[in-house]
Amino acid sequence: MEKYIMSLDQGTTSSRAILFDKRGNIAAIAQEEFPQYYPKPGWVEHDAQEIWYSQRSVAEKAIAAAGVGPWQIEAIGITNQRETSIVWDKETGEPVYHAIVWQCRRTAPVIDGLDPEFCQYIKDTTGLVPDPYFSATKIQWILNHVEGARARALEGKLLFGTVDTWLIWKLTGGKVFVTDYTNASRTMLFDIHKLCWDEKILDYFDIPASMLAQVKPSSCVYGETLAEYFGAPIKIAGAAGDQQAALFGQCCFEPGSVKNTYGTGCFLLMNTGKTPVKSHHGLVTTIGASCSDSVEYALEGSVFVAGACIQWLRDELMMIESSAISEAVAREVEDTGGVYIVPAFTGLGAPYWDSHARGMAVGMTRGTGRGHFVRAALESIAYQTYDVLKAMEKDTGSCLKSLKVDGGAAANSLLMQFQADILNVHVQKPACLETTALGAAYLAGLAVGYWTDKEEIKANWKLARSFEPSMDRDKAEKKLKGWERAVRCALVWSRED
Ligand SMILES: Nc1ncnc2c1ncn2[C@@H]1O[C@H](COP(=O)(O)OP(=O)(O)O)[C@@H](O)[C@H]1O
Ligand SMILES: O=P(O)(O)OC[C@H](O)CO
Repeated sequence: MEKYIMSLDQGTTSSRAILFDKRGNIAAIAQEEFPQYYPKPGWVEHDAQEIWYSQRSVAEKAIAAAGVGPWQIEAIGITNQRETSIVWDKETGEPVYHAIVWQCRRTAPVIDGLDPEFCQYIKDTTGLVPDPYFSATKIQWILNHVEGARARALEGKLLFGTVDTWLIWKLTGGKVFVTDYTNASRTMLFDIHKLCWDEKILDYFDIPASMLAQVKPSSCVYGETLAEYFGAPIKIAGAAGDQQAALFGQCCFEPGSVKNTYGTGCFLLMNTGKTPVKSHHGLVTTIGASCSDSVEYALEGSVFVAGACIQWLRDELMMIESSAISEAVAREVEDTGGVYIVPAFTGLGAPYWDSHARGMAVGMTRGTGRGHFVRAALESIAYQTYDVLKAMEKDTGSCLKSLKVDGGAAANSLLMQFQADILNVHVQKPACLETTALGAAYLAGLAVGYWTDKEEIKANWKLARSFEPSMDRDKAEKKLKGWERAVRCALVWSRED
């Protein structure tokens, strides 16, 4: 009887469950979008219970779609949107506030007020650039603004978790309170060198250590699901932040290997092995997923808005009916006609780190139409990737020849071709674009012996299509100059407010 690994991929806009077989093929998949809440400009929230219900529901649907029994699922691997912060009551299991999402900018004033010496301490200890993006100031905000929360936290009655911790806690009926190294490294509270929560940072943000989960490797058995959920207990044996899971799922096991994931945001990660590489060009140092007890590190360029810009065209501007149609609409025109969109809807992440920057569209003329606008939105994704990739090359002294890609927007061939042209590298798209979920499956499967080692996993990676650079370099450079000017506009706009 064939056995499977089930991945629970809890993303920013949807929850997914996927059953993988030994060859890394998808046996069944279920996906549900869930509501996004924008209570004020720049604020983004989720309902943690809606996250849980949607995740549980897709897991049940995927198992049913595969027509398998729970005993055929050897283990569950969890991967999640990172940094998003949930605080809940230990006794009742009720969240005390909505989950504050990684994109949320509400704590920008706290970050603006940090003194430079402490900022340096945060960088040295956590590897991160102080920013509202990370969990620390989100937890502090909840404790400061929810009535009674600080007192209850001090009495040890509240727990904090990123989404992995929340889901594992729910799946085990409140028995297991853990996170993994990759997720811990995104909180801005974790010492990535000593591998422990940092007391000085906790004190500064006034966060009681009793709220924090035990930190474990990404590949190990954390516990079992309650039997009532899937008909029998299933081991939970892998957990990793979605970007680190994608790096693992792309088999970027060797130092120097790089992937870029095009989802809501865009995240370029390079495996740097046992060495944490410090960035001097606006990237962050983070912990990578590994299947041993000792950690590996990665260098990351985090772009906040990528596919989300295409969703914005769909949902807010109603310019396109679906994200997928963006490719056909962009192909209606030869180029953007000089239009640039800088989708700084939630500020700009790497390498600019400006929480106050806001979206900008420039270069429009009376002849600008839908095709130009959609094309400019797609191109903005490739330009943002160019910015972080150049920063990575400067930090590591490397010159990238090829780039492995994945994520929802990697399905867009116009975007992938433009990416190859702008970067002047080979863009390699694997057969399985669900690399994030696959990475979590690999981590769980390795922990329970479903796969024996990384070599076995590597054999599963298959190239679907390679995009070769074909644009004249002068033309590409000219386009890049335009992008630089457009970004300058977005930055100046915020500074003059
Ligand atoms: N063909 C496409 N062209 C451009 N963008 C796309 C396409 N398909 C999906 N997207 C974008 O990709 C994102 C979804 O990708 P996904 O990897 O599921 O993201 P996440 O895990 O962040 O929820 C959405 O923002 C969507 O707009
Ligand atoms: O949900 P995604 O795939 O856009 O990923 C979000 C990132 O984890 C944020 O750091």
